[in-house]
Amino acid sequence: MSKIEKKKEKKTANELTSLAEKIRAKALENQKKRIEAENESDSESSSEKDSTAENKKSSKSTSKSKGSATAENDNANEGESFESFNELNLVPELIQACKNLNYSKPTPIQSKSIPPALKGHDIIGLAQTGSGKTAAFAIPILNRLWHDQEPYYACILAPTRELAQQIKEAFDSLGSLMGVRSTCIVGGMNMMDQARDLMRKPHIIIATPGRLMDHLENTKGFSLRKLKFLVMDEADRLLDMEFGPVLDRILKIIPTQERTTYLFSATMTSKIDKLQRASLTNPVKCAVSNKYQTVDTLVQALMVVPGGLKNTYLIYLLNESIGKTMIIFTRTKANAERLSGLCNLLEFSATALHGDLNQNQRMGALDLFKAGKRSILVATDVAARGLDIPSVDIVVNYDIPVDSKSYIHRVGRTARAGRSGKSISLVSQYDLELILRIEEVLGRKLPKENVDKSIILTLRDSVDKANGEVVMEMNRRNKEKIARGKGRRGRMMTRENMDMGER
Ligand SMILES: Nc1ncnc2c1ncn2[C@@H]1O[C@H](COP(=O)(O)OP(=O)(O)OP(=O)(O)O)[C@@H](O)[C@H]1O
Repeated sequence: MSKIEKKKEKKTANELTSLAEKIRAKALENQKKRIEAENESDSESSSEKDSTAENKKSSKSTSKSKGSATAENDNANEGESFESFNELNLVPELIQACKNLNYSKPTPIQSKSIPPALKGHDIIGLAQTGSGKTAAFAIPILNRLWHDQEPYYACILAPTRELAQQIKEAFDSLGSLMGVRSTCIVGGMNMMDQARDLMRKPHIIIATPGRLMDHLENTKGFSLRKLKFLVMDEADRLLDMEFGPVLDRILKIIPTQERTTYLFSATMTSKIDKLQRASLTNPVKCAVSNKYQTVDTLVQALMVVPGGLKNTYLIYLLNESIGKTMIIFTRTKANAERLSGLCNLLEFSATALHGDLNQNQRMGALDLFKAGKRSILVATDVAARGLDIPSVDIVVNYDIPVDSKSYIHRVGRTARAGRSGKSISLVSQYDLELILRIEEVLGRKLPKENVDKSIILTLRDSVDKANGEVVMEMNRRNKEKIARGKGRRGRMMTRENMDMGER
């Protein structure tokens, strides 16, 4: 290398270092401002919380008498936790179903929340990803259902269609010896078929909010006036802005009196106004983790990626992880589609899951991955919450999530139910602020993964070339679609298929 070239390279390296320092300093400054702002709003909301909780206590005690535990009373059920499903007065069919599922003892959230739930309390359940929250709310509902078998007994709301389907499967297996009828009501599926299922008077309805509202408004003979249980799984997501309006409409037409409500999630909002939306009555808060906790069996790391090399780093990572099962998260549907194409072109078997696919394609992709016919699932946040696929070894954040909660849920797709797992986040210079924010909520720095740069450099050209081919192919297909006039219709169909706020 000539002296001039060397000098030039040194200058560029220096420029990059000082640029990185500037970016980091800016990120730290922004972070400081944000923490100050958050502290201010926290103290505001906690005083709001105190007064609102007080109001609520007095108004609810006149409308309903269900015990004296409140959301403030975090450990109301302390001392009541149990060690074995046999200790509870559960119906034998349910105990047997737990045995059949190899649930030898309750998980901590089950141990903490099932006793107060069996006593009839509303519950706010907070526990890490993969810790058995589904059974924590399903067991008390099924136990009660055994004693008064009525149609439209419980409704479970979930933010995504795939999660709703998975919850249905959990109810079906836990209720397998009890003759429980359940149905899944989600967007993207035939309304008439669903209306027919609803007319069969199922006990348990598992639904995404938008499609449930459609049926409440349009399906003759279907109402939730006698509903006994309402569950919001991934409650903080359901209570956020996107789902808020449709949820309010649903809540307006289902009973508050005599209804038990459970909110469960691995991350929870502490904003009282949001929780009030769910109109809980003196809920018992069962928390076995803090608001943003990941599990100990999860190893989390970062891979610092220089500009323009993200695809190459990803392929390097796939090369290093051959034989492992992986979910790669992207921020956009186009990125999910492109990366899935890139992986396949380079002979890593992948499939994509995102909201631009129709429901059959989405189910097909998930089935391929679950059955081990594809070792990589490239997904948007549609797959971030709730999905329970025990075989996932590694979660990769190709794009860093903008929301720290989303990070917690994404990495929670691995290391479930006591298993080990790993997450790797690809961090470019533009992601520094996001990653600082995530480290802040996790309460620790994430270690950097060692990489062999010489291998990465040898991969670069072929990865870039393959990526160019995939992009060209995607463009060609898009043009073809538009030429055939399917683009507009396709987009309209996708919109029709989507429920409000649903991913
Ligand atoms: N008592 C138990 N013993 C053993 N395994 C259990 C028990 N309860 C649940 N599981 C299993 O643990 C896994 C994770 O459970 P689940 O999907 O309910 O987690 P989760 O807490 O809802 O996670 P997420 O926050 O990601 O939605 C499931 O495969 C489930 O069958």
